[in-house]
Amino acid sequence: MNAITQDVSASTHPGSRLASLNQWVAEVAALTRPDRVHWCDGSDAENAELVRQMEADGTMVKLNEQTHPGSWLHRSDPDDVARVEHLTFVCTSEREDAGPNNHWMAPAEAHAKMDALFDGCMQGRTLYVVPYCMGPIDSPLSRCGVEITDSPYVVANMRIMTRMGAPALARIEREGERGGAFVKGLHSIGELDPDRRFIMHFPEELAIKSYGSGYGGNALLGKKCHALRIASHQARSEGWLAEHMLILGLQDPQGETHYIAAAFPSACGKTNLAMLIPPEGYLKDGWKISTIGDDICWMRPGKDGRLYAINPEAGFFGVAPGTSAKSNPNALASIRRNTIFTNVGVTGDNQPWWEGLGEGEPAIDWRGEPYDADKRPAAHPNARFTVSAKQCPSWSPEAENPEGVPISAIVFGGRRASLVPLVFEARDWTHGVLVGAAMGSETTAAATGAVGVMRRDPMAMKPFCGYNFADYFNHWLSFDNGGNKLPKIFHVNWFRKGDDGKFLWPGFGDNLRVLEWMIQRVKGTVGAKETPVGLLPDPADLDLDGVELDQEARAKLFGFDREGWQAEFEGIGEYLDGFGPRMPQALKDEQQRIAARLDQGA
Ligand SMILES: Nc1nc2c(ncn2[C@@H]2O[C@H](COP(=O)(O)OP(=O)(O)OP(=O)(O)O)[C@@H](O)[C@H]2O)c(=O)[nH]1
Ligand SMILES: O=C([O-])CC(=O)C(=O)O
Ligand SMILES: [Mn+2]
Repeated sequence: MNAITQDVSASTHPGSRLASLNQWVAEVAALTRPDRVHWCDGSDAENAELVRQMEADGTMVKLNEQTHPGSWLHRSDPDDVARVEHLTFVCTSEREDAGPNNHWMAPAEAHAKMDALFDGCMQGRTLYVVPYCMGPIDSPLSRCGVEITDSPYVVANMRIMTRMGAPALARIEREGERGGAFVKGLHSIGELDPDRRFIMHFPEELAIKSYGSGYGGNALLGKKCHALRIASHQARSEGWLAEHMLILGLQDPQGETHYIAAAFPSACGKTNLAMLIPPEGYLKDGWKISTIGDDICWMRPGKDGRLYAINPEAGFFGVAPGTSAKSNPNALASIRRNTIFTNVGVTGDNQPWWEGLGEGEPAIDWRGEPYDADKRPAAHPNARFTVSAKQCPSWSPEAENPEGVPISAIVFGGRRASLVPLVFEARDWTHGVLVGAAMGSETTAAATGAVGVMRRDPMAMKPFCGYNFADYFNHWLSFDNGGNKLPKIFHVNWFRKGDDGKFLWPGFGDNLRVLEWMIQRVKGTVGAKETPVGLLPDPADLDLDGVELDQEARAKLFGFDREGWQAEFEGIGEYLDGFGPRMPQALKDEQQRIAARLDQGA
């Protein structure tokens, strides 16, 4: 005990004004027994020192300074490359409150299990105290947390992904002195043993305990753990929404900006849509996209009844493979400097490389071995870049607006090779909530497990909702209270395939054509075709100038396949029933109304 007390008092920072924070750090230090405690201030000097240490011990490898100044490669443990949904738990006192959509463990049992893992786990290591703010530091919509971690890689990433350090600590102290709470996140990489790995959430205590992984959403606790699982739970009781959505601003040729929030599952196109560069003709006409966020959106009704959204993050943790000068030039421009790359390959002259980059040749793969196309791809399919949002050419100053931006349209979308058309519109809010609740998507490499399996992923929140989906849908429905001026809701599918297995829609920049149609619908300047599943565009109302679509593509992208939808709605009905009596009747009624219309041929 003595040695620990000394170690804590020998920390490089006097600690905090906030007794509750000091006490928690002391308790964690007593349990984990680190050699040193370091309170992060987020300064450049601190970061430089961390990076120096990581370079010395091989945690980070310097990349080509000429082509990629200030950039680093981190190779994670080969068994630690994605979120682990099967090891992620929501620990509410009542099992039903976590719902069938989450793995559940009783809080006392989970704490005991985790504390046994954390016991002495930081011996020989430094314990970093990382205060952070999710959202603009002066925004009433923002929320703060402190992550304790023994991973300098996590510290360096949190510094990019959040407002981390002294200003966040000052806000935590200010709020704490008035009785406000912050989210307590405890993280250790442990032994990186997949059999000793758990990501536990205690939403009722605003606490997270994560052990045994150093990767992305498992370890950067501000991101999925806090900003989605804990925040969604908190948002329910406080009357707002924490969503897995990008936020973009779409400026039309008249100079008006419309804000759109879109929920697509992991690795299904949020970052790409958020940074879209308009196709040639649109550019000439003066269309412009600005980026507010690429992954997470917190929104709440403003005084005027519209939904106002902030991006709680300050950086991008983006999928590298497939990112090219052609598919996403803004992302590529963003990651030319000051970027941390995780699990990419490198070229002979030490530049980062991944499949789909479209230039250069890989020499070394993500595991650090000579590249061999027969053995494995150069980059892991879930290889990522971490970069400050400020480096993105399309970054919007509105991302710093403490009031947030007003949302005109909410878009849901999944990866669906068949059935689902390019775009359709929900008739009203309740139908829109059903469209979100019924979302399906083929799984991707962002989580461990099989890829390409169709699963229900309501609102792209399957892995991230911190409470029972039935209660979540009810919470969504509650926004339609007569007073709010709610956005229109749409559904898109960029991933429809033809009989040859190829994508039918060009996607990327051309997705703007679909966004334009949405804005016209919001303004009421264009009609749509009524079907049981929603309002479909007349293809003539989309600007398809320069897009080559053959007969099959047109039929599948804009068509309505009654029989296919009948089967789909049967599946949706079964899915909703799986939640039992908590499922809101209004949603079941909506599902049944549509199913009946499909059967009647109406
Ligand atoms: N065919 C097609 N592929 C796309 C499109 N947009 C994105 N992709 C591909 O989908 C993959 C993931 O895209 P991202 O934009 O990184 O996905 P994300 O939703 O931000 O992913 P997370 O960061 O995991 O939440 C990349 O390989 C992209 O190249 C599109 O419009 N069409
Ligand atoms: O959380 C992560 O590791 C990355 C991410 O954005 C996602 O999977 O949706
Ligand atoms: Mn994501």
